[in-house]
Amino acid sequence: MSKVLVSDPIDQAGIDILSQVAQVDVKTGLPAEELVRIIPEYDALMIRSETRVTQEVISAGKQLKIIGRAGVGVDNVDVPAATRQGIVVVNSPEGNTIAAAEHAIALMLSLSRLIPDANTSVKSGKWERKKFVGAEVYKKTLGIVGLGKIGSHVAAVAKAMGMKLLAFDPFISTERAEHIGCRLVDMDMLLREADYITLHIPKTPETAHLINAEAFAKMKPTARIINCARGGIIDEAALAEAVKEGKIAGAALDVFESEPLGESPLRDLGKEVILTPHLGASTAEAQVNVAIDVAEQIRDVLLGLPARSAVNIPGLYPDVLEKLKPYLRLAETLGNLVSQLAGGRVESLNVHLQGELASNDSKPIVIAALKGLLYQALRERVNYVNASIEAKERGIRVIETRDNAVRDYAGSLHLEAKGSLGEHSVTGALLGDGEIHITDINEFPINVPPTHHMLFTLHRDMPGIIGKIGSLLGSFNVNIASMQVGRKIVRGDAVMVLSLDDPLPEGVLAEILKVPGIRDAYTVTL
Ligand SMILES: NC(=O)c1ccc[n+]([C@@H]2O[C@H](COP(=O)([O-])OP(=O)(O)OC[C@H]3O[C@@H](n4cnc5c(N)ncnc54)[C@H](O)[C@@H]3O)[C@@H](O)[C@H]2O)c1
Ligand SMILES: O=C(O)CC[C@@H](O)C(=O)O
Repeated sequence: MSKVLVSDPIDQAGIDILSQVAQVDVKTGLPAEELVRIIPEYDALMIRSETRVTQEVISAGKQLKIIGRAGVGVDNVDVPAATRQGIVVVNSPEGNTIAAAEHAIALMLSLSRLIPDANTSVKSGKWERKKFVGAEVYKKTLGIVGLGKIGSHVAAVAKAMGMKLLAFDPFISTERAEHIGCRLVDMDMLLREADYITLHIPKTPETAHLINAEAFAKMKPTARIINCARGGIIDEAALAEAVKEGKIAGAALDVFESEPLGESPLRDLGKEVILTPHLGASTAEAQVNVAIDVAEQIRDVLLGLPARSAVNIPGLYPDVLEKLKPYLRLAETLGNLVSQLAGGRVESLNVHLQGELASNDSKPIVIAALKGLLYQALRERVNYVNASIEAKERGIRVIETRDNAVRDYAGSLHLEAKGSLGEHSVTGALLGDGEIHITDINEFPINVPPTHHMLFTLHRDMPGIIGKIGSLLGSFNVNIASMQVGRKIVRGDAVMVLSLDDPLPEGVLAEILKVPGIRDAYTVTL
């Protein structure tokens, strides 16, 4: 039975799903070295934001097939290391969207009405009404940095509260922003015009310290900033200075450069600063959503099914995947076949998609072809996650071409491998019942289904040659299941494709190559 380690607190709904297919061990708060020590026994790891899945953890996780992050941000996972090791990383892109958006709104209103300090004051026995005079958000300008899932929901709620909306997001269109009710502006204008600024972007090299001393200098002295996205997008030292010097009116942070927050000048600031301990996703509803979403994906991957929200393989909606699945099998088979025909090192792979295949997202098809191509070299170590990286590291150049015209089949795939031992090509298609057929080998037309053991020859089309190969195989007790010849012109060059019941015994290929008229011969195992 598979084993899953849950190393952060996860809702029971997720544990129940995992328990259907695996032994689930919940061990939270593990020191880093303890995680490295125990991870080799696990097939899957499920985390939230506390566990740091470092390169060391991943290298030790020899059996790991999947890392599930019950939330959005995967910045606590070394995704490139997982990808190199062929481990799928999945998240829950939408499970906590509403929770995070509502936390940002809650912080904005709390900042405006000084609620946390007013609450503390009353609870300490005081009644200080003059001290806690706030500001309204109605008709104020909210600048939203990042108009993705959370930013868009914040926009909808803020609009309903009568706020004017500006947004900065270089990756969304003006039309989309307008549809959400936001005016798309540059960052400079957003900083200068907003009364409230809320951040909803990932932490990347571009967004690290995006809000720094220079940015605070551009903001209104009455401006307040909220960060419910990721620590490190705001330069915390510069923020503390800006608040102390009155350059801005306040800030509310849910996320920090280092978590848990240690010694920090932010702790010493007054009622104009609110700090929460990364609570954006902490609602009962969001925790059930993300736990179910990620546990289902771990369960599926452990059962050999694809994950719906993998961050390190092309995202495929289940209906698209269902449609593409037979073509993925075709691409993988042809990749494996062409690599065995090529024999040596492949330097480039041309992937030509024809007919209905050409109108699909080609990325998964190309990855499947590369997975097949690298199978001989890497065996089970190559999978959909690492096939592209492995190909890149081997210097294999991938060229994609496509032609929408429907020819003999609704869709077909042609792979051409150029390498150290020359060029080889194969074409394949799916029949109506989904059966794979090889329809072309090195431009010789054939029509055979792939089988486990195959023999391909290139020979001169002349009387007696087929009989000679048949007798030769018979003399070595190799049974031929089927045989087909493909040729372009009579008595020119031809290919022979034989399906064999058994693998060719050692030395037989050399005997075949001695038969007069045989130019080349290849054994293939699919
Ligand atoms: N505090 C929490 O507990 C909590 C909970 C959920 C999500 N989050 C964080 O919130 C953030 C947003 O999540 P989401 O689900 O809305 O993500 P999303 O991917 O839907 O949206 C992110 C948006 O940021 C934009 N963006 C990227 N780089 C940008 C840049 N340099 N400048 C401006 N815009 C940029 C993208 O175009 C996208 O529209 C993430 O960092 C996520 O990890 C935090
Ligand atoms: O796990 C959490 O509580 C935080 C999740 C949040 O930061 C996210 O990116 O989804």
